[in-house]
Amino acid sequence: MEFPFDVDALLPERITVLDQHLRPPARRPGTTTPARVDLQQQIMTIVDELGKASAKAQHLPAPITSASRMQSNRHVIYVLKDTSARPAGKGAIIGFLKVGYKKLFVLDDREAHNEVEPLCILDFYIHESVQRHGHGQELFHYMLQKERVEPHQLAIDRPSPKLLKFLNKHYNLETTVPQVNNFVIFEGFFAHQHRPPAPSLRATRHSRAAAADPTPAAPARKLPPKRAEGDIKPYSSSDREFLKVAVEPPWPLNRAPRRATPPAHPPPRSSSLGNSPDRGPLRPFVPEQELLRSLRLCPPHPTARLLLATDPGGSPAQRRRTSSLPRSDESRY
Ligand SMILES: CC(=O)SCCNC(=O)CCNC(=O)[C@H](O)C(C)(C)COP(=O)(O)OP(=O)(O)OC[C@H]1O[C@@H](n2cnc3c(N)ncnc32)[C@H](O)[C@@H]1OP(=O)(O)O
Repeated sequence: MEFPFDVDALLPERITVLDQHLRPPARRPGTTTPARVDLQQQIMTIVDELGKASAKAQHLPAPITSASRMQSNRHVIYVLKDTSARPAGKGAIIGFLKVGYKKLFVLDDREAHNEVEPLCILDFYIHESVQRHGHGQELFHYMLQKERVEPHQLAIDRPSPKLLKFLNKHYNLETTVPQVNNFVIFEGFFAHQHRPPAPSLRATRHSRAAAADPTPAAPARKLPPKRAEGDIKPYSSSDREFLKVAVEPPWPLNRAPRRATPPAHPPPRSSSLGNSPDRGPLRPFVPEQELLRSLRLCPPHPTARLLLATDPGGSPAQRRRTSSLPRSDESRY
């Protein structure tokens, strides 16, 4: 991906690590230094454009990576530059990998809930023209070293089929532990104690270039105490959840139309994957709070008033029925 400014001078190293501050890395000695604010604007442009390209590649309705989302989350983005483009001019960007720690409730192989905070793969993109050239692996490998995690310790936010193949090929990750949320974890996830965030995610003060960053040892982070089964909601917030809200028409238009016939290409489902890697069009969705708010704001229809007046017991009973729905079903509508 090319930009109208000098990417090569902006990102001196082949891989640049950016945190929520999106600070431009130190420039090579001898290069002219434009105003800091201009450099940051350039960094933001790169992140925005990479996010858009990734969304397009994944057929998402909106980018899940952008400068503004980076600034409001403690995520880290690894940006890979094309060093071969250097002599030609302004350089180019090959792709990026976005990771972040998230608190998740995950099921183990005995279907017990566990509260964990693994490093999650949130977004990953290599430019179409250079996919299957080993760049994805280069970036992924660099990230694993930097964050000091093993591949089986990761949770993946709705992996695409390409990413599943990638993980299988390069890291032998194949058998998943079924989940009821959007994250995919692999066999071996529970085999080792999770290690803490590496400094690239903990010390998020500075964007750092690849070469000049020896990674010091990190202290262990305690996992939260295991909760009683009843306290745990069997879902966890995916970074992609906001996409469902973004495409949401107002109630009651948000009800999914009933299909007379099954879809020609049903989303891939396998017993080992649960429903996580479904990357088809996102279903219309109203978060519970959103729905309650709109119901509160909405004056009752005259017929509803009449029904309420004549059937005082109906409403609470209905409420009870609704709230006893399993969470996963509730969130579909
Ligand atoms: C949580 C998430 O981020 S999910 C979203 C993941 N991103 C995408 O799906 C966007 C589109 N895809 C891409 O950007 C890239 O293909 C990536 C990031 C998945 C992988 O990067 P690449 O540079 O292509 O990977 P790399 O060259 O290191 O490894 C190649 C392997 O990845 C897998 N792979 C990559 N592209 C494809 C493809 N089109 N079809 C099938 N498998 C593929 C294969 O296992 C491939 O090995 P093979 O060529 O021997 O079959």
